[in-house]
Amino acid sequence: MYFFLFCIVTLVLMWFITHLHNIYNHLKEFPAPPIVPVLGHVFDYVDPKKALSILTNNLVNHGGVIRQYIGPRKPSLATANRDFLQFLCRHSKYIGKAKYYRYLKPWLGEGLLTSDGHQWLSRRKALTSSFTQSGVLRNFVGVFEEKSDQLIKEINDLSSDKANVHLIMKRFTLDVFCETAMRVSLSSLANSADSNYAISIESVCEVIQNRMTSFMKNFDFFFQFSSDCTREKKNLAVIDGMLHKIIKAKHQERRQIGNAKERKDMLDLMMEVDIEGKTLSSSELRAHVNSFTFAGYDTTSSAMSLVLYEIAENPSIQEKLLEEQMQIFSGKLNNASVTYEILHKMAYLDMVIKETLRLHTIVPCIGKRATKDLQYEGKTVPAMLNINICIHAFHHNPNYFPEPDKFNPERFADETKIDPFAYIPFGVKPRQCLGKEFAMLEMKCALSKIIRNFQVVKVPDFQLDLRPKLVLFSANGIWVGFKKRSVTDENV
Ligand code: HEM
Repeated sequence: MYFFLFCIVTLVLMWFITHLHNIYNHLKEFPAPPIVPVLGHVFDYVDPKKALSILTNNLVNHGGVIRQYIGPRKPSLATANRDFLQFLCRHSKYIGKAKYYRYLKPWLGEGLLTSDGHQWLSRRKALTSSFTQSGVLRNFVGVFEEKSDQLIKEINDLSSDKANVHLIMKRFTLDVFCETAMRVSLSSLANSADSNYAISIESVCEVIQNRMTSFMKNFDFFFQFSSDCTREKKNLAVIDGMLHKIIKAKHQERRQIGNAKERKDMLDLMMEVDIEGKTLSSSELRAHVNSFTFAGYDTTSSAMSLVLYEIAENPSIQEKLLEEQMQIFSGKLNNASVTYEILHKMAYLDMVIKETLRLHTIVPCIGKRATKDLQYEGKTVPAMLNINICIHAFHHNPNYFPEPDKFNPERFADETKIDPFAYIPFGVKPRQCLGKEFAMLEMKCALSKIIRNFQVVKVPDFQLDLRPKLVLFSANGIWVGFKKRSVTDENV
């Protein structure tokens, strides 16, 4: 018995040592910035304000694919090289998610964002085809508009002439999401007080962020004894409880009226999905709704807030946006309603959003790993090694975007000049964001209304304090001022 155990432990150890040896050997084929013994590149990432620019410089100065050592953690590769990215996309069959996505699993289960292989592929195909059906997004525009009107009212009622718009936008995006995904009226905007659901989502996101940055909580063993683990469990119970009730009610509704509903929400569409002759189970539905919430809530709210910040900083760009709105709505600014077609006419707003997503890359890095050794330009990319695709560094690489720190929407005037392997705010194929079109329409609807109703102005002395987490955030909020446009604007 002991001999048998000894053999198993020895075999596991041998496998582990060979595996690490293989990784370290192959990694040497890639360049690396100067390495401090034992600590590796830890000092590059100590100051979160500088971490992204240091990583970007390292990548640009060393050819775009480098090895990284963060203390005793397993080493990884980082990239901001479009050829290498194209190579990874070509081999997508052998590319899975980086290991740290497991921090999301207690919440997102085997949803789209966290699953891999056949399970991911079959669900992605089914969900993509139901979300790209004509009319689905068109139907959501009504909700975007209704919630944008509430947003305008909230800004109108502000007691101060300036606001941390990120907080307002978070409530707006969550309201939009709950209404479009489940037809649940959270009304966190109107009530201003956050619901338990919203508070729980915020709290779970915080725990996930803490795990990303803490060495000890990185290990499941230590995490389970932490207060964060208790907090996560408590809040997941709230989220699950709410979704459970909604899904049960939906099942009942479908038993009564079948598929005959005119205005379908995301959950209706998910319930109609047919994967190899089966529908999604209740726990799968919860995993997908949670994945959509996580993927769409903080990202869209940060993006919209940063657009407002940039147009406050750049009044001439804001003027041009207003002109476009006046042209589209023939001078009738304040109360005109939008449609799916009208939102597609807002070409300059589209350019401003795209440039904001470049300059302030909302998802700064995504993580992949190869499931087998791959050959790239005579070097081996070892299996099971995390590969950090540093989207921020792609977007700030002067070889792809000259004067990368300048806010210049004109870069997007001719989309054919944009390299699809260098501009990747919504991730890379085949795992590109499923909510891209949804997010663009939602942002355009709200921003168009804000621009038509208010002049967005800079708050003196306010400077963004941007830090990379799963989603880019500003530690001191995102502050802008609002001045109501006079009624005469309608007659300009
Ligand atoms: C400005 C807003 C948004 C940005 C910048 C953004 C960005 C991204 C990025 C970079 C990824 C790839 C993640 C990875 O590979 O690890 C992704 C995936 C995803 N996003 Fe978004 N996203 C946004 C809004 C949304 C919205 C509104 C939704 C849902 C309604 C959504 C749903 C998803 C889903 C389901 C995935 C996983 C796709 C898959 O793995 O098959 N996103 N997003």
